[in-house]
Amino acid sequence: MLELKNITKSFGDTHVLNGISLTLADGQIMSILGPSGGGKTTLLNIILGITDATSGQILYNGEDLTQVPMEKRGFNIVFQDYALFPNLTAYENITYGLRNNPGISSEAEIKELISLLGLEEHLGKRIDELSGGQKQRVALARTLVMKPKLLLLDEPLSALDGVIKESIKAKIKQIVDQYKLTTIMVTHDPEEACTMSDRVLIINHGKIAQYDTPENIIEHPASDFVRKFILHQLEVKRNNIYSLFSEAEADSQAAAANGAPAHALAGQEA
Ligand SMILES: Nc1ncnc2c1ncn2[C@@H]1O[C@H](COP(=O)(O)OP(=O)(O)OP(=O)(O)O)[C@@H](O)[C@H]1O
Repeated sequence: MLELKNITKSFGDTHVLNGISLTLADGQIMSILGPSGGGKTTLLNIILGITDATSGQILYNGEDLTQVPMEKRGFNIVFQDYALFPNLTAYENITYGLRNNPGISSEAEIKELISLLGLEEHLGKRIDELSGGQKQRVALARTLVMKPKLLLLDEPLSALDGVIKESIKAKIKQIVDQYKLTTIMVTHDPEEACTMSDRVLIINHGKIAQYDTPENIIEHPASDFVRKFILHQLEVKRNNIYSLFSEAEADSQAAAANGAPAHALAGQEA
């Protein structure tokens, strides 16, 4: 279990985080959501260990990690820009961390992960020969072969769209389930946060606006801010989709009334 106790962070006179306390059970996914500049990345960096908290404690399974350096925490991050080595192949990137730590993952485990992420045919390619989604999967594989106790993801899906985004979302969920990985993800997208996570942490001006299950946040928003920030965005999305589908439905009803095959007007394949 990860436990944050009253974490605060100031950069000089700027108070970025204020009294962040929460627990996250093993194998769960938590998303951190909130307006720009609210402190999401700062909190992720404090958990990872690249930024020190001004005060407060970080515990993992009861052990106080607050003063433990990043490399000894056993946590690992996939950065937003993937931070892959451009002069190495996909495979060399994936296994890079194992050069100094052989044995963390066996050959069979590396193969399984590569297959789970559908990377077999890309292993020999250089990074600049890969698409955004393929780079993302390489970055994920490179982090996962190190078997982190805690997986941190900084906006893992922000550079992706459409089908690729949905497929990587599904892969992340599958891997988290399979490896029982405790995962923390920063995102700007309430839909992503609510559909992928067991818990959603909403931070506003450095304070917890709500920390709860997606269902509770949607059904019982803790404040007007949460209602406006989360529910409003989700409702706009839902209404857009409903109106798109009802327009398509109206088109096909009109087509049917005129005797034309519905799919001809709706632009669908038979
Ligand atoms: N190293 C730093 N020195 C000074 N101020 C910083 C530093 N890092 C972050 N900040 C400030 O802390 C605040 C929170 O930044 P942070 O990156 O954590 O926000 P965020 O919620 O992740 O924002 P975004 O959604 O835009 O990525 C911002 O006002 C930022 O300017």
